[in-house]
Amino acid sequence: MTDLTENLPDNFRCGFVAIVGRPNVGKSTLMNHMIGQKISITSEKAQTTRLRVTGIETRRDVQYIFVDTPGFQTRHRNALNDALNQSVRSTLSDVDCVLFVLEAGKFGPADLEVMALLPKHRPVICVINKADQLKDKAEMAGFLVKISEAHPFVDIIPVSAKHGQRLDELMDLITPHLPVGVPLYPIDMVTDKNERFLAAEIVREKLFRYLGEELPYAMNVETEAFELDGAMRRIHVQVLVDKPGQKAIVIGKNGEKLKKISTEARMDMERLFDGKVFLQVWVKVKGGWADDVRFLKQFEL
Ligand SMILES: Nc1nc2c(ncn2[C@@H]2O[C@H](COP(=O)(O)OP(=O)(O)OP(=O)(O)O)[C@@H](O)[C@H]2O)c(=O)[nH]1
Repeated sequence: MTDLTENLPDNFRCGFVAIVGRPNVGKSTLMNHMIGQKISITSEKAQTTRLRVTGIETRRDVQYIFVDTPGFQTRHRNALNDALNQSVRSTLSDVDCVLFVLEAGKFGPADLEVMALLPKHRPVICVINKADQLKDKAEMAGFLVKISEAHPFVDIIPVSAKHGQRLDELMDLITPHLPVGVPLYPIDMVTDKNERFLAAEIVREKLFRYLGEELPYAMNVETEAFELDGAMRRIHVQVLVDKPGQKAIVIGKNGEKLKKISTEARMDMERLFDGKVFLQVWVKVKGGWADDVRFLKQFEL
C-alpha cells in the first residue's frame, strides 16, 4: 500500500468533482480522458450511465475524485428516473466543484433543466464540450457570451473530451476549488469500484452494443453473485427488463444474441481480471408474470 503522506507538498489539495449535463453531452468521455483510463462506459446512445462512477486522478500536488452522474431525465418519468434525478441533486450538494457540461453550439430545454439543479453555494465551471464540431470561431464567441449570461459560472472553457483538447487547462481551473488536505485514496488508484461493479458494467456495455435501437429503455443490470473458486471467478449477472417482449429481444432468436453478449463480456472480464471467468447472464422481467420465475435462459460458457 502506498504511503499517502510521504513527500507530499504542504499545499496538497484533494476534493470531489461532479460532472453533470444532459444525456450524451460527453460526460463519461470527459471523465475517462481526465483520469486517463476507461472506467465508465460510453456509447453513441443516450443514457448509458446508470450508476455513479468514481474516477480518481492524482497529480504531484492534487487529487481529483470525479463523480460521474447519470443524465438528468425529463422525458421519461418513472420511479427509476426520479431516483436518478434525486441522485444528481444530492451529488451536487456534496462536492467541492461542479463541472456543468454543454455541447458546443447547443443550449436547449434539457440543458436548462440541468442548469436549474446547479448549486448556488458551490463553484460551477461550464465545460463546453465537442468544441471540435464547431468550426466557426465567431459562432463559439457568441455562444460563450450567451452561456456566461445564463448562470454565474466561475469559469467557462471550451474543450474536446474526445480529442483530449484543453483538458489539462480544465484541470488547472478545478484545482483551486479543492480544499487543502491529504489524498483520500491511494495515489495509484483510479477507481473505487470493485470487480463486482465492473462485471455488470461490462455486460451493460455489450447490451448497448448489440441491441442498438431495440434496447429496452428501462433495463437494469446487476451482479447478483461473484465468487472466487480457486483462480476462477464465478459471476452471475442479472438483466432486469419491464416486459416479457423485451426479454425476448435481449435473448434473441435461439438465444443467439444473449450468447454473443455473454461470450464477449466474459472475454473482456478475463482480460480485465487477468484470470478465468465462468459467467451466467440471466434475464428477468420485473413486476410481471415472470417475476417469480427467475430463470429464463442460462448459458454455460
Ligand atoms: N465530436 C466529439 N464527440 C464527442 C466528444 N466527447 C464525447 N463525444 C461523443 O459523444 C457521445 C456521447 O458521449 P458520452 O461520454 O457517452 O456522453 P454522456 O454525457 O456520458 O452520456 P450519458 O451517459 O447518456 O449521460 C459519444 O459518441 C462520444 O464519442 C467530443 O469532444 N467531440
